[in-house]
Amino acid sequence: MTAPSPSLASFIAGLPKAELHVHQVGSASPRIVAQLAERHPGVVPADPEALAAYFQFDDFAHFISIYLSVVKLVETAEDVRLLTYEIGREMAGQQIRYAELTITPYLSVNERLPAEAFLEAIEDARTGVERDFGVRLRWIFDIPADFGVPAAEMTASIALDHHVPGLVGLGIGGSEQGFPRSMFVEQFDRARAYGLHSVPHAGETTGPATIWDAIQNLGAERIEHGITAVQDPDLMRYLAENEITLDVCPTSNVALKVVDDLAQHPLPALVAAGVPVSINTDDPPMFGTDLNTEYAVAADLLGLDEAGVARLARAAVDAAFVDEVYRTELRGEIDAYVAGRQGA
Ligand SMILES: O=c1[nH]cnc2c1ncn2[C@@H]1O[C@H](CO)[C@@H](O)[C@H]1O
Repeated sequence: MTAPSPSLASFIAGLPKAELHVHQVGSASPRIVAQLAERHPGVVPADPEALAAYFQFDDFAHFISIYLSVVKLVETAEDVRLLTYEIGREMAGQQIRYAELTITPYLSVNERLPAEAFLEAIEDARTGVERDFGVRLRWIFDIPADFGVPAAEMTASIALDHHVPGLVGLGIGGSEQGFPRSMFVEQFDRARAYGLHSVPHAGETTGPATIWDAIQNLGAERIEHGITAVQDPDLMRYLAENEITLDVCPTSNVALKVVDDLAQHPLPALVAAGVPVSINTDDPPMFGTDLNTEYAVAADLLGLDEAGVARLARAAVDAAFVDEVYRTELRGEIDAYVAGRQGA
């Protein structure tokens, strides 16, 4: 990619942003990993250079195995609290005002860390992050598809049988091949009846059929990734007409080799077809990126100036699962920033 001009880079750095597609454990920065690795030595390299090498992925399956090894660093309620609180600190540094963090309770909750203690830890972090960093966090609980229906049942029960402040949606992560979205229709039916939004991963590692599956069987309101929609003009038209946003993560797609290189990324074709998109990081330290970098990548791919980049930030706010009062407030922050820069 061509590096953004210094003035566009500084515009992006200061722009108030919302992030819609970012995973909790995948957000553990080298600093957080080092802290957790001190508590749980021998699982993941603590040294930043060794960690960067550890985060070089052969393919999607390799990525999932590394992801699951990092999950092992998050064992106690205090680990969960620390990780989540520190993610908020790093988001604040990127001028992220609002984030929907994807959390996989199935991977963390067990006999030693019961659901109640896990939920208490994320709630403690959530309130702390808002108080100390001014970042509003909301949760999407995702079903790790590879673990099948038992994982879906446990995820649904943690989400629906407890009062979970900040929980806005149910998702699906992990593999798509061999795990049709419709496998989880019962859990999504229950979650939607409860009032949760439907926001599964689809069309990252498989084709448009999985995206249709997510829409038709799970009532998907946004799609995580969804980039293979580019292969299906009818689907792109459907996404555009029904305002179903794709929460796209360009660098992730290259790091996991689902796209050959950034120049081949389908983002421009999706945007040209009128598909609504938001720009996100997925698992920022694992892919050596952050949200400002992803905005610069998108600006380069789409040929955007400051006004275009501000439109990307507004698109994320438009697609966020927030009430209209708060949406207006977030839009107002973006507008005020843009106006202030013009006046400068
Ligand atoms: O890009 C991604 N695609 C799918 N799953 C992902 C991605 N990034 C992180 N996870 C996470 O991988 C775990 C595996 O089941 C889940 O926790 C999911 O949230």
